Amino acid sequence: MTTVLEAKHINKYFKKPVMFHVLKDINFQVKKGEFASIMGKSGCGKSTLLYILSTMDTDYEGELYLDNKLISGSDSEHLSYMRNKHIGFVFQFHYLLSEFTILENVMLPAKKLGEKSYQEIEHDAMDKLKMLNIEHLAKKQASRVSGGEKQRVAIARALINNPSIIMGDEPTGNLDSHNAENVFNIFKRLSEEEDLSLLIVTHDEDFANKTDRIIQMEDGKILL
Ligand SMILES: Nc1ncnc2c1ncn2[C@@H]1O[C@H](COP(=O)(O)OP(=O)(O)OP(=O)(O)O)[C@@H](O)[C@H]1O
Repeated sequence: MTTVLEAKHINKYFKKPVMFHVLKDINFQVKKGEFASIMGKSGCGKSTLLYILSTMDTDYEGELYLDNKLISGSDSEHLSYMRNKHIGFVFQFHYLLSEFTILENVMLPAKKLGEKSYQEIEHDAMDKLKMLNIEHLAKKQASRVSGGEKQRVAIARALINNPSIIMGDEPTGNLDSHNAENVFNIFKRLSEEEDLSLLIVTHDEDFANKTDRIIQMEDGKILL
């Protein structure tokens, strides 16, 4: 099975206010099409780890591979390109631009990548909205759709560049149980039908129990 993401001997220290060894020799892989969740008590290092895996934090020791390419140690321009092209993000808060339409919001990461024409990007964005059954929202202003719909738009935006992996930091944290289940079902479908990998930090045990694998963290370590 192809490996999409691999962390090797990741160690992270916060140096202030006092030296703190926050991540302790983290090793794991995410395979193509795998739907994995990360769980652990508050403060165990989940968000710190996700920041590193998503290439937003570069101040750590160890090696990180994305699609079998070593990306730790790359310059910020290359990391920004790799992040935009290969990783989709879904956060607890949707971070949509409220003055823009839903369609414009979904198009943004592809415009930033700059590899396709406006028409192609618009077409791709409509495809993603259709995939998530929200194409009727395309022309609506982002401020005028519901919380559950906003999170589905955020997923469409995360998919626009056809990433290898979706990373989520509590993507259902702000949703009621119905909308949380909706998001879970979308992720499950993406993993099963599109062979997309997903790595989702969650406090929701019901959500995690339904994923292919739970990566349990404790005190900066992964429990085996
Ligand atoms: N910039 C920082 N400087 C120093 N310590 C930090 C910094 N950011 C986080 N920490 C500490 O590192 C530890 C891990 O934090 P992290 O946010 O990764 O935990 P978490 O598992 O995601 O928690 P939660 O479930 O509450 O979001 C915590 O003890 C936190 O206080």
